[in-house]
Amino acid sequence: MSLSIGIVGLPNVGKSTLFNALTKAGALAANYPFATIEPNVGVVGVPDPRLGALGKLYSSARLVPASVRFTDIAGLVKGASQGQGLGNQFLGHIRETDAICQVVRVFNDPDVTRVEGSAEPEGDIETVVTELILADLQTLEKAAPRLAKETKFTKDPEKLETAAAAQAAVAVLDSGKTLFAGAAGAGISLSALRELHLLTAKPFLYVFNMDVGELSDEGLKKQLEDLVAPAEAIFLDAKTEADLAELSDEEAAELLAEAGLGEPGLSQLAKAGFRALGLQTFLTAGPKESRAWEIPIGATAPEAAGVIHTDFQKGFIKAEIVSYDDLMSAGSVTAARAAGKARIEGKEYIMQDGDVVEFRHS
Ligand SMILES: Nc1ncnc2c1ncn2[C@@H]1O[C@H](COP(=O)(O)OP(=O)(O)OP(=O)(O)O)[C@@H](O)[C@H]1O
Ligand SMILES: [Mg+2]
Repeated sequence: MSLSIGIVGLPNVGKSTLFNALTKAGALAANYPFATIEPNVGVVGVPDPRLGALGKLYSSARLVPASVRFTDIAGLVKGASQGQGLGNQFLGHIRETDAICQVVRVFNDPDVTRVEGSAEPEGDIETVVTELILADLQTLEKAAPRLAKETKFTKDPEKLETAAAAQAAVAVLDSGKTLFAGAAGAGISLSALRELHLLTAKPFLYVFNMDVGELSDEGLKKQLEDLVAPAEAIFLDAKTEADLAELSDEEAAELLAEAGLGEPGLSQLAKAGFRALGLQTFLTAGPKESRAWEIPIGATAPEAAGVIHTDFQKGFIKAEIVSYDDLMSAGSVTAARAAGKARIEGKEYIMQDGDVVEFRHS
């Protein structure tokens, strides 16, 4: 159940460059589960330095990171919902993703053609969002007769709520707002709309694809960040990311330092996706593998056990938990136990990011 993110944007803004960097990064790190399910879907490991350290401590044979699935689609243009450009026929590919990531061009290269009418990030963002809103309106229009039929003779509260939410959603979208931004204000519960797989109901992230030199322009970044807040903004140069993906870890670190960059943009993107969906990581470790697992923030210990195996949840007895930081400062589980840092937790325990866990189950 990896987190999935759909990539959207105008044509020629760097979506595929970013996507290729993502999938290559996954392919090159030998221990990362990498898969191309379809040519436009890539699964990449979420970089997590804690995993490598755990693997060393336990002499794990392999490392398995949490993963994020990215879907790349063809660019959207103004009027796509009316069939302009390639139309919005590819939006179907990202209907079932958990979040939407819009790539926005900031880089300047005059040799890369801009689509007509495109120049400023603000207008480009609006063009794409408008097409997504129109696509959702089409989906709702198509669903309306079915919802009306289903609710005519039913008292099923869920069906009735979905139908009512669908009607209210049309009003929000007609006002030019996404459901992500406007549903709460209109009293719509997004969970009632889940079965419709509406695009604008998903959490949004923005990737600003910049020239490498612009990445140190804090003023520009602040401006762009404000443009999309409260959605998260990630700043990267897709071309540099693609280069980084070709390099070994040491060489990549050198290139990052040379360019004055900290964390690779791809790591930031994976982390932002986790945050947008309210996910966090817990860890398991042993000689066979050290592994990062994703769970919703607020999940209990039995729920975390269920991510590994449903039987672990059903037969949950207790969990031995050491926080990653405590484990690392103690140097081993035995030492952590001796220092009183290993806790036995029961069914009520709320998992924390970075918990290193061993479950006991029947
Ligand atoms: N940060 C950058 N700086 C300079 N050039 C870039 C940058 N990112 C991407 N490009 C270039 O922009 C061009 C278009 O990139 P890409 O094919 O990834 O766009 P796209 O959004 O996938 O387009 P489409 O919608 O047509 O599929 C490529 O030539 C690519 O090398
Ligand atoms: Mg492309």
